[in-house]
This record gives sequence, C-alpha cells and structure tokens, in this order.
Amino acid sequence: MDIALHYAKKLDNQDILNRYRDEFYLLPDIMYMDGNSLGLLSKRAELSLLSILDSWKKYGIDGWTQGEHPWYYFSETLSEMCAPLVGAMKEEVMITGSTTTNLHQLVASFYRPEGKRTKILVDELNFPSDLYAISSQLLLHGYNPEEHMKFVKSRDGNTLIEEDIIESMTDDIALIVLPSVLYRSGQILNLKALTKAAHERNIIIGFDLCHSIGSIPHYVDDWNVDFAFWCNYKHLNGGPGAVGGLFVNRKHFGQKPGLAGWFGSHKEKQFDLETEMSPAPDAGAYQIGTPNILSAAPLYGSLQMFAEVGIEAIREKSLKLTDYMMYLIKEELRDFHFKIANPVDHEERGGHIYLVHEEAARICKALKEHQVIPDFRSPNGIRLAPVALYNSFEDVWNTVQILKKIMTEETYKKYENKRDVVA
Ligand SMILES: Cc1ncc(COP(=O)(O)O)c(C=O)c1O
Ligand SMILES: Nc1c(O)cccc1C(=O)C[C@H](N)C(=O)O
Repeated sequence: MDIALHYAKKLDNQDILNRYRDEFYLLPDIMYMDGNSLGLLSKRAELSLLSILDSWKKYGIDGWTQGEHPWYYFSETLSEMCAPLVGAMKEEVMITGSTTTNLHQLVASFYRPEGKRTKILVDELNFPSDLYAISSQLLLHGYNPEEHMKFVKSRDGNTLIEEDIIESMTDDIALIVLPSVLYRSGQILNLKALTKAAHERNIIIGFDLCHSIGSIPHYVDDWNVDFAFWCNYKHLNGGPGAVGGLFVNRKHFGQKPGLAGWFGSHKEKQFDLETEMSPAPDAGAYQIGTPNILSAAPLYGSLQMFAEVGIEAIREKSLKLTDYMMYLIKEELRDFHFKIANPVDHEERGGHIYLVHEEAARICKALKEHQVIPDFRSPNGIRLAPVALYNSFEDVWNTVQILKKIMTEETYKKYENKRDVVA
C-alpha cells in the first residue's frame, strides 16, 4: 500500500463496484462514512417508492392487489429478495416490524422459562434498545431483570471473548440474544460456534443482525440459528425507519407466535375474518398488523442491487476499504493518540472502523464541519464506515487527510467535547 492519492485512485480504477456510486444520491463534496447508521438513498430505491405511490394514486384500495407491486404480497416479495443475504429459505424470512418490535415478538415467542431455566443471556455491549426490550419482557413474565438478565462482560470495554460467552451459557439460561456485529467496535461474533455451544446446552439462541446485514454474508440455516432480526436502513439503504426483518428457523414452524395479529394469518384465510386465527405456516406468522408499505417500498429497489452484485463481492470490497483506512490511519495519524479499537483480523472485523480518542465527540464535530460524516458513539468512539456500494478509496483517503488536518491544526478544540443530539 501507499499513502499517496494516486494509489487511492488506482484502487478505484480497479474496483468492479465503482460504477454503483452513480446509482446513489451522493452528498456533494461530502465523505459519507455513516452508512452503518443510515445508508444513502439510491435512484432505484427512489423509483420503487414512486412506483408504490403511483399505485396508491391510480388504484386506491385496489393497490393491495393491483399495480407493479401489489401491496398484499409485497412483504413476501421483499422477504424472498432478502433471504440470500441471511442465508435462509424465503419462507423463513419476513420483512416486517422494526428491529426492536421484532425482538419483542421473538422473545415473546421463544422465551419459555421452565423450572430453573429462567434467565436470558445478553452482553453488556449490545445496543441498549435490545436490552430495554428484553428487560421489559422479563418484567411481563413477572421476573426481576436485575436477577434474570445475565450479562456477558467485556474485558476491554470494546470486544467480547467467545469463551466468556460460552462459559456464561449455564443451566439457568432459557434464551440467548446476542448481536452478530457489535455496534461500537464492529467485532463479528462467531454465530456458528455460539449456536452450536448453545444447542449443546439445550438453549435457544437468536441474533441481532443490524450491523451485519448487507455488509457481510450470513448462513443462518447452515449454522442452525433459531431466530434473527435486523433493520434495513443501515447497509441495506431502505431509508430512515425502513421496515425491519426477521428470520425464524423452519424447525420452529407451527409454533404459535407470542404476539398475534391478523397479518400473521395464512394469506388465503386472512380475509375470511374469522374469530379464530389461522396462522401462516411459515415466518409470515410473526407479522402483526398492516405492513408499512411506504416504509418498505425503497427496499425493493435497493435489494435489486444486492442481488445483482452479490454479498460476497460487497464483503470483499468492504474489507479492502477498511484495510486501506486502517493502513492510512496508522501511517498518517500516529502522533495523535488514536486507538484502533475494532478487530484487525478479517474474520472478526465488520464493516466499520472504530477509533477511540479522549476528544472523540469534538473531533466528530470538526469532521462534520470539514465534509466528513462519521458518527460519535459515547463515551469516546468515532465510527467510520466506508460502504462498498457507494464509497470510494479516494473517499477513504480524503477522510484520513481531513482528520489529519483537524488534528494537526487542532481545529477540534473550537468545539465542546460533548455529543450532539443524534451523533
Ligand atoms: C444493534 C442494534 N439493535 C437495535 C437497534 C434499534 O433499532 P430500531 O430503532 O430500528 O428498533 C439498533 C439501531 O438503532 C442497532 O444498531
Ligand atoms: N435508528 C437510528 C435513528 O432512528 C436515529 C439515529 C441513528 C439510528 C441508529 O440506527 C443508530 C444505530 N443503531 C447505531 O448503531 O448506533
């Protein structure tokens, strides 16, 4: 590798995904490094949203069965497109709800405390919404979360050790919920090994795929994962608040979902409107109410690109981008006390870089003023996500140069070292 700009340009020339940049509305003159929080709008996503609006305009209520994407089958259409990204059959995937509501649904369905097995195993680094949801589910069961939510602790504050997780799978655990990729450090957990260990101990296990979906391949069927859930607005570019997704392993089909609603019905029975529900035979049963069609619409266009490119090619470029970024950070920022706190090994590194620095909050503010969009994660982290479909190696080069300038000129000292409202 080389620190010169011409090397970044050479990498861009060799990049087979470079042409996808034109598919997106890139922010002019901005290095957008936040696609792991909210992915950018693509032209195809915009078109699919417009097409759905057009059906509403032309058909009114009949848009459920007419138009380019009849709404009544739209969730199933998207689920089929998403299934290869999780490594599951189309029947096992459902595009529905949100990350947090899907987690509620799955805990309501798979948490079956019995005898001494009453606890839910989580980790202290997971995104707090998951912990809040699980805690409230324990309360609904009449359990005190302080006693019944067991935390795997991090030794370094950024990552988890597989043996520590497995050691915590004791015989009082009824359910395990862990992330696939940690939202701060970007560490990938070994889903296959953790699922095997959980099953050897007769524990049901599910994963939050928010930070891995659309960024790294998954093989949840081969790994025999029980369930998973995710959002579609980060790497999958579905738009703010896009409808989320869930996976239920087919071995659990037939079991009653914890939270029922009429959209979980068998599609041919739903409009019989009977008092007794006839659930869908597959993951469709985990839907609750009317799908948010307008918040699902952009996903159609976006997922077309993932089908075209393939998740393996995306992962390959993503690793090249983060390898290059780490190289430049080491070369160019060595005097400025940044700690690269994401794992370095490819097997353990997700789609973003995580820099720890005492002044992280105000460095992020300075970056934003200087055409780089990172995000700050409390207490002292800077996340930088160069995304395979729309970021270039030149974006990475520019980002590191701007960071170097901010540090050299100490521009960041103009700001208060405190987070803004969102990041
Ligand atoms: C890992 C993880 N889990 C859960 C959530 C919450 O998702 P939502 O607000 O879509 O329910 C997020 C992000 O907001 C996340 O990153
Ligand atoms: N869901 C978000 C939102 O509604 C506003 C701003 C950011 C988000 C995020 O997704 C944050 C993200 N889960 C994270 O990993 O930090």
